[in-house]
Amino acid sequence: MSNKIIKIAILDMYNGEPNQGMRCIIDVVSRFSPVVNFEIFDVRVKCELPDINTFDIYISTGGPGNPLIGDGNWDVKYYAFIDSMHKWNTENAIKKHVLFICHSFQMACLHFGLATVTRRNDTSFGVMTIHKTKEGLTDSLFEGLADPFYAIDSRDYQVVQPKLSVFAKKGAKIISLEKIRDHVQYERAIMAVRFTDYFVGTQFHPEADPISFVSHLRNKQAKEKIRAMKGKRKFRNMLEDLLDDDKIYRTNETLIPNFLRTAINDLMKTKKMLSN
Ligand SMILES: NC(=O)CC[C@H](N)C(=O)O
Repeated sequence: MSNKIIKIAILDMYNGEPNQGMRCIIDVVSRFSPVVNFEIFDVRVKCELPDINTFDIYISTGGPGNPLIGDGNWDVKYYAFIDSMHKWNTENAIKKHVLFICHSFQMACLHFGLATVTRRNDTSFGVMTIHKTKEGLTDSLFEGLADPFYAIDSRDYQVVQPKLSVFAKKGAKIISLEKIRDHVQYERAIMAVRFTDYFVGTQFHPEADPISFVSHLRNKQAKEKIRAMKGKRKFRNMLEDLLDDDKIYRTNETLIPNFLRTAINDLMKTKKMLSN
């Protein structure tokens, strides 16, 4: 029976720093129990990575710092692991499904040579509107989400300047973009990429729930920093957005569940086919 359970590896990229991401990811994944179980790997502190033979689905988390810089150890092993999963998928019928979130998304874009990662002019933090591209409109990851939809963003870096020829060569697709900011002339950053049928990533945090956001704001310093950054009115609007059923709750209930459902269905179908 136990080998029928689908195994999820959560690649913790938080570098030992306190965060809301892990609890939220565990919460969403646990909704799929007992069909799935999960194990956590501390990539940056302990240089841990899962055994590729043991796990079917991988969720690689957000994390602090500059995505262009590792310590020459964990980052090298992490990139080698991504390569091994990619190779696996070209050689095996039962695929490895991977979701890259935020810091991991930036690293994956860099690794596949799809775009440039630069430091933003200012921190992006809060409830943001995310716009689907034409390709995003039909991507299973966003099924059930409006256009635009809402997500929590928390970052200093951005994925920009897509190399469209590399996208075309690899069959990768930009599936969502930042909102248009009329008053500034900055390029719209890439907010999600479908790397392959089995690898997908988001710049924003699809795991975030309103509780995690409010918990973060209980830290007085964090709250003051954000209020100063946004101004009182925008800050209040953001708190109101958190209570709206169609915004952060909707994304939390939809996006990772879509990813997991697609992956689980694919795994069950292929495993059944092979056992017949
Ligand atoms: N939340 C995150 O994963 C942030 C990613 C990255 N460290 C940045 O600041 O852009």
